[in-house]
Amino acid sequence: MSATAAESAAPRDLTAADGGQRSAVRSLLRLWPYVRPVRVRLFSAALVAVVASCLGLVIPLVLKWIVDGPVADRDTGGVWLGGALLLGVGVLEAVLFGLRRWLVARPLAGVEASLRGDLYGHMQRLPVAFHDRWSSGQLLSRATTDLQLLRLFLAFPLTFLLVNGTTIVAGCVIMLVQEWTLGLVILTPLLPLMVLCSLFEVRYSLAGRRAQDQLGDLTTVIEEAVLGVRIIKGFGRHRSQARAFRSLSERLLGTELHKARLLAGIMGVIMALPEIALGAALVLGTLQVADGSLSAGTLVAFLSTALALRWPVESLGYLLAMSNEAATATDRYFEVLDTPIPPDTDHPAGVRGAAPPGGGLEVTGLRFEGVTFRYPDAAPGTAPTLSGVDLHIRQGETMALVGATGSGKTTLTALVPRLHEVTSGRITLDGTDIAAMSRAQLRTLVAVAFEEPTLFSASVEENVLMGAGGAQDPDVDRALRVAQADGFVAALPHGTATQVGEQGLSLSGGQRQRLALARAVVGTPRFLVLDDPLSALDVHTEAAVEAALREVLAATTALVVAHRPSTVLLADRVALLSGGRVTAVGTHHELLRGDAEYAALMSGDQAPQRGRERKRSAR
Ligand SMILES: Nc1ncnc2c1ncn2[C@@H]1O[C@H](COP(=O)(O)OP(=O)(O)OP(=O)(O)O)[C@@H](O)[C@H]1O
Repeated sequence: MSATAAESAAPRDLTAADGGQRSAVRSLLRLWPYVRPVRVRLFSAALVAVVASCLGLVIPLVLKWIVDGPVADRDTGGVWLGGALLLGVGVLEAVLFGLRRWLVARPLAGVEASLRGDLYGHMQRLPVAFHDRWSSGQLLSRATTDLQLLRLFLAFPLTFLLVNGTTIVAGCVIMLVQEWTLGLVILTPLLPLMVLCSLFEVRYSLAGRRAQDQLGDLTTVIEEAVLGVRIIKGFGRHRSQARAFRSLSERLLGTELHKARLLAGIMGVIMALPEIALGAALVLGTLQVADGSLSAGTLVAFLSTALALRWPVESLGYLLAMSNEAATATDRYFEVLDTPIPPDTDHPAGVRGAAPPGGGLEVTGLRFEGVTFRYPDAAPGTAPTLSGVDLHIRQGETMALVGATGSGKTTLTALVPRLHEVTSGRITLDGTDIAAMSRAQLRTLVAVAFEEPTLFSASVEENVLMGAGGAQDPDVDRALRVAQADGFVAALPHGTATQVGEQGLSLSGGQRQRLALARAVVGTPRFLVLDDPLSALDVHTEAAVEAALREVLAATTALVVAHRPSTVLLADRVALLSGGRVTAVGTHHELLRGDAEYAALMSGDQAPQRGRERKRSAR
């Protein structure tokens, strides 16, 4: 499993490699369209925070006034007044910081929600080929951890880089005005600090990218372990699984420790250099007070200002680190969002949409014409999975598709609802090229049921109705009857309202397949594509489902992948897929008599099949 996660990491490793060259600011600027709607609140909050922070710098000035004025003059009333003034400034500062929080909390949650909404919508529209390449953990970590990092960035580092930057500049001006020689001493570490911070930024952003990608891999392993818990337990693989998890988690730990070391290094420098400069200024200032060239109040005010700048300066390391992580999260987010969505239709209807006139071709029904398909991620030099498939399923006919394991049956059926696009050739429905139809239009015409029936965390009824498409008044009860699912559904605690799927009641494989079948037939589609829909049923249920299916199939044009003679017998004709092409078409009995490969497949003897070898070599 770790290997799976590592392999699927391919799309983003490329970006990780040049992570050092990208500009964090340019990455973060891409968030502007999302921040734009809340910009007024965000800027107001920043302004309030700047005022609050600069108010803190008034405190040393009040102190100077108290020391040089009321304290020197032994004026008790003046000291009380100064104290009250300090309290007032402190309270105002606290109120303003509270106001800042109130201003940003709600809008930023909205920004995170719209970022997540766009990511989810885009992932849903991306083709199956994209999801084949990307591990789910990588997508999950982008939709969760990365987006939280972005919200945190907008709430704190973005504001406080501005606030603390302004405070530091204002503080430095105040110190220079009070005593410029001491001010220059305090500013000495500025240049080395800037150089060190920019070096830190480059190294930290590389480490940050690595850590976020490794977290995605770890998420994939955890997800696979949860989904595959039965297999892990059944085969006693928990130790090897735990080892795979530990190795990935140690890799992440190593990267996090590296990040912590980098941060500790820069924090050490950021804290130590200003402290040394402050110590030097203190000694110099005390000497100046001793020889009378500086008032005690000015020195107190100067040092209080320097101390007030301590937090703004020290926080810079954390703020830079958080901003870097946010820039990496933004890059990872947009890697998904920048993946283009293929156009809904390849070409307008009419250009290639209608079947060529004449030529003696019957236009109705489902027709494959010279269909060749190669998986985008297939190894270079390997033969295409399908090459030059020609097949015509007449209107109202049921065609069984038979072939050895790995011969491309599932691939061929996936081309009809355009889960993958044909590499060349075309598929027509009643004479219209499916590439000229919008996906919405295509999906109202074609319904599918796959070998692995996926149910969603929803009620039985909602799961079945997902197949209704644009059908008027879809009849759930009829669909359940056809799929022979009405009996067990009625026995569920809440009938069709029972929650099933991952967060609902667990159903048996056969029950799931029957619900998937009900989903395929509920919209009474014109074309039905079933990928071995009866594989998990016991003999008795299969016979009952077949009887009901026969009725449905009579009213539609259907392509049914079949492994067993009982399923094949549902069909009017059978097509044999071998070596990526349709090598024989005929009735079950014709092929049984005339085609040795077909006869071997139906007798369960698959040894001579070429397809199996092709599948192995492809892997
Ligand atoms: N996403 C993919 N990327 C690359 N190759 C793939 C992909 N999916 C399937 N293949 C390869 O395409 C070939 C055909 O697979 P397919 O699943 O269509 O066969 P099948 O006839 O349905 O097999 P089975 O009877 O076992 O279900 C196999 O060699 C398989 O390894």
